[in-house]
Amino acid sequence: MTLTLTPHKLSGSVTPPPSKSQSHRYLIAAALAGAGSVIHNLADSQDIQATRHCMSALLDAGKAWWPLFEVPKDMPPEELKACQARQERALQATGGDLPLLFCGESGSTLRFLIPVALALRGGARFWGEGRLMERPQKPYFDLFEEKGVYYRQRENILGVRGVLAPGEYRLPGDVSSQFITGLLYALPLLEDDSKIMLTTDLESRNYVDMTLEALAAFGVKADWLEDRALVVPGGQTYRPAEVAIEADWSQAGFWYAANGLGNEVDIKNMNPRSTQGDRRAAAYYEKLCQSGTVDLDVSQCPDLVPELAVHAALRAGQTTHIVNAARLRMKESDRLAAVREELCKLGARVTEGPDSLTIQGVDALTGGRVDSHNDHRIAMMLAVAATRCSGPVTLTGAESVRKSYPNFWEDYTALGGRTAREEDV
Ligand SMILES: O=C(O)C1=C[C@@H](OP(=O)(O)O)[C@@H](O)[C@H](O)C1
Ligand SMILES: C=C(OP(=O)(O)O)C(=O)O
Repeated sequence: MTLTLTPHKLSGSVTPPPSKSQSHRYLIAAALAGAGSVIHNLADSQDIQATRHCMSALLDAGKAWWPLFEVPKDMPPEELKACQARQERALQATGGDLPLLFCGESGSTLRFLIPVALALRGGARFWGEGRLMERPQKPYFDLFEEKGVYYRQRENILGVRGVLAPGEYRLPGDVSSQFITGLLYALPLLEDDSKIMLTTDLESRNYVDMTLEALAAFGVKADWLEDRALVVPGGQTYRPAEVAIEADWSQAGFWYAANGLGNEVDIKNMNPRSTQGDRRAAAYYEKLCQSGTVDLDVSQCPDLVPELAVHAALRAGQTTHIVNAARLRMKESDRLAAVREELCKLGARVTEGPDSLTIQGVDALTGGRVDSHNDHRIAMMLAVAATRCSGPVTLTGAESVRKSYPNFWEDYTALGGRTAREEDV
């Protein structure tokens, strides 16, 4: 979908959608607990739908899902046939008898459920779209080599098969915290105790703490032993619980950024004491509202980068360094490159380092044609930028917001944002 955004000030109030990270976590725990849980305010984004689908396919083999091959409309028939044959071969080669789980583009779904599928069903095949299957899985693959778990990736399908045995799991903490979360869900189901040992410092630590909080809510124990070690007692059962999901701090960050650009958005229903690491959005916003050079360490809150960058882009005459951001290259897009490329198209001054961005604030942005890189957070960043551009912004790939904030465009227009589909212009 292509939208033309006509610059206009935003004002009014908004409640950001339910937290994506909490929704994944409570949904998985509730499914593992069997009937009887109540989850208030569950998100309904594409990523959460993927986790819902995967859990029901894992727990109820009768609900098998078969993929629809999405192909360009104008693909010649021979090419279409060859493409379908390749997918069929990949489906067989990755374990024809294993449950097939559709993860869409959700890294959380895939990485949380790989160990869960091993523990529950001795394995599964995971179907990914977009960039998902190019995102790193090495920490799992290294563990699987060591522990004799079989894995194979063909095309966009990853098959894993084997026994997840209790014991010591050693993995790096600086690739993605999602591997640790996945193990934390599965290891309590094994007959004996396990330990997770981190071989590097942990980035995105709050996400692991959110996992521990979710496990505790469903009666499952796991805890830090020391800075780089977690203990996970075996032989546990998930118990039904009633939980409520908070508003999402990562998404609230876009509205904070909008305010930094002179809009007047009243952001409602945020929990300032949340375990969501992205509650840093409020403190980082304060820092960016002061003058002088600002350094922002995003090792614990990678998802905030696009919104911090757009706010920084308009700190006229001031410099902002966004540092410790290497893992941003492994998200739905290479987010460091995408932020630089798209903001620069609108007249921002952004340079890229291997794990950082340096932004020299300007006093105005121009309009222009920009692209989301099929990345929800880049689309939302550009929508915020458009409120302060001197001319219209035409955004391709605007539908990518469905991954985490399906009502984003409704909220944006309710606040006074002006959008028109390109064909309507
Ligand atoms: O556990 C989670 O819910 C998430 C962890 C983070 O990933 P990394 O640990 O890979 O940084 C974050 O970027 C992602 O959007 C959600
Ligand atoms: C990277 C993200 O999510 P995931 O890793 O779950 O795909 C995100 O929401 O920005």
